[in-house]
Amino acid sequence: MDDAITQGVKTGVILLAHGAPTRVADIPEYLQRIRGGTASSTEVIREITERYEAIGGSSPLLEITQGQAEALERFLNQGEDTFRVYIGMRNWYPLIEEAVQQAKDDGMDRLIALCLAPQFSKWSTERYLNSFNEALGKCNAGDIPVQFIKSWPNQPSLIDAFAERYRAAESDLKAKGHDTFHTVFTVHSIPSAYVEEGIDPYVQEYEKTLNGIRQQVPMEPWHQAYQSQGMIPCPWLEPSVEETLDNIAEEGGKAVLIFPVGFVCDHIEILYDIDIGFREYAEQKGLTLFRTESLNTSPLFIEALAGAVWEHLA
Ligand SMILES: C=CC1=C(C)c2cc3[nH]c(cc4nc(cc5[nH]c(cc1n2)c(C)c5CCC(=O)O)C(CCC(=O)O)=C4C)c(C)c3C=C
Ligand SMILES: [Fe+2]
Ligand SMILES: [Fe+2]
Repeated sequence: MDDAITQGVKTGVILLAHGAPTRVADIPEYLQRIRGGTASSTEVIREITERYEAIGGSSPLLEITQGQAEALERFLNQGEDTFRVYIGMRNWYPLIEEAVQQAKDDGMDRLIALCLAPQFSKWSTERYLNSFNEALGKCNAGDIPVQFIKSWPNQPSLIDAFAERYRAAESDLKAKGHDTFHTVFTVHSIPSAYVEEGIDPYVQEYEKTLNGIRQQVPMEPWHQAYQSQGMIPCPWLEPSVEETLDNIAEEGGKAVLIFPVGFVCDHIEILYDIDIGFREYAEQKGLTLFRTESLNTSPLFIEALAGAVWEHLA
């Protein structure tokens, strides 16, 4: 890192994450936070509780995000003490305002906030930005210079990190006798209205990630899908993963590699939606389903986070 950028300046990096409950008892309050204060129905609470129970009763999201923050702080500092990395969750603890307050108490000279979803969307990044701005106000931290990293879908080390995960999965499939397989890229689906109105660039952001990976690791055949359509009754971005699996089965495909590129760590949408839900669905269609390992604390991914921070400071 260029000394002129960091010298004597204490930089607080705040990783903004979704947040997930660590106990099923917290699910009603967690869902209420996601829905901006509106309580969910008993059926929705039961459905989500069953999914958490199926993955062992809690999400590993907090623990993994803490590991990412610790690794990033070590990587950025390289033995110095210039950067502190905090985590702030939008929907669960530690909340974004707790992270901002801690950074203020630690005397950070500037803050840089990075949303742990590489592709910008009004349904994710913009909500994190609003929560971050509210937190600055609540903590009277408005006089600290801040930068917000809105989008980093093709940060070079992020693409390297995903490509590394793909190559590992490809070797595994080939070792298991699957010389040909269908790769299905996924990101979280969102209600399609803002995309159709041209005010949410999420699809283009997704394509930046996907095209960056395909330039590094040629693959055929591949598919672009949207997973985990939510419970709001409205049109969601498609094709869904289920529809994509139907088409692959009809074409006579045998093995499928799900490649989730919108999430950077294991959590319910990976461990339940893919590993349990889509795997069962695929089996019913006569397909064998695999998935790439999540980035979690991959060293290349930590470099990507550091790269995004440096690019914005430089
Ligand atoms: C770009 C879009 C989204 C990302 C990335 C995302 C990540 C993410 N979501 C959860 C857990 C839940 N999300 C839920 C609802 C929900 N999520 C999105 C979009 C993204 N989520 C939308 C549009 C919605 C519906 C609208 C809303 O209710 O606000 C829910 C509630 C249950 C449900 O509707 O499915 C949960 C739980 C995690 C853990 C996560 C990334 C780590
Ligand atoms: Fe979500
Ligand atoms: Fe979801």
